[in-house]
Amino acid sequence: MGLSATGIAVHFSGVRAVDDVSVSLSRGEILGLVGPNGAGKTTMVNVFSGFQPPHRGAVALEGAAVTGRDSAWLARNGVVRTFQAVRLFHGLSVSENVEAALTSLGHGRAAARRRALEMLDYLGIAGRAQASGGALNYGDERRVGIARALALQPRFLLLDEPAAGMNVAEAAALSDLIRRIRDDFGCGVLLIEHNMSLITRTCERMHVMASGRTIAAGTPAEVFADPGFRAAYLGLEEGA
Ligand SMILES: Nc1ncnc2c1ncn2[C@@H]1O[C@H](COP(=O)(O)OP(=O)(O)OP(=O)(O)O)[C@@H](O)[C@H]1O
Repeated sequence: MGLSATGIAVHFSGVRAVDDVSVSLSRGEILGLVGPNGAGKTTMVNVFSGFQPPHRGAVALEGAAVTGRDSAWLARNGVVRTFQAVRLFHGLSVSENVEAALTSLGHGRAAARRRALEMLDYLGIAGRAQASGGALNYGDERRVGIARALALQPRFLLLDEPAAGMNVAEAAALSDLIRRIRDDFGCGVLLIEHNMSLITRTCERMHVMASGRTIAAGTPAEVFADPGFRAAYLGLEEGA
């Protein structure tokens, strides 16, 4: 059950972005999706969230086949993702930016406004609700991206490098926030992240990719002990 992808392959004119990868995410767990640049992490999130149909393989949501469903359908059914670049509409207020995520999926304006303010309050940025989407600092902009996703009441929340560009203190606060979101919303969280200390601080399980393939998966302790991971990802010889 949960959200699962089995035997996924995606290629772009000869580049095997993802090659036979299987990943699953349960409600209530935080899974770190890790790997060097170009490993295929964002492509997997695109597949899970309906932004990229897989060329091979299957995606299932709570046991039902959802392969090829589009992003709006998946978002309405609880699979919600954030983007590496938050991309707020600068001509709209912060609150309107969150509301737009809801109204675009068919929610009414009044309910969308209420929900947007609740989420901004949850993330501690209600005071910025009427600010222009273009007037936020980097950290607040990231929080609005998460508010926009949470407003959709995810059962599975896919976060694409939410800590990119953050300093150590901001990243630690984000780690606490992600765990609080998991506890309060009961959702499964998939976290793409390069920073290993943030991964081990935040996640119960890791899935490591390189060059489109899985090279290790398990608890952080299991992965760090895995010879394949150590050789391929850390560049360490076995026994080092
Ligand atoms: N739309 C696309 N068209 C062509 N090639 C693509 C496309 N999207 C991804 N790729 C290629 O597929 C491979 C995997 O990319 P992907 O963005 O999934 O990796 P990633 O692990 O998320 O990397 P990063 O950490 O840099 O974001 C890369 O070689 C990338 O250049």
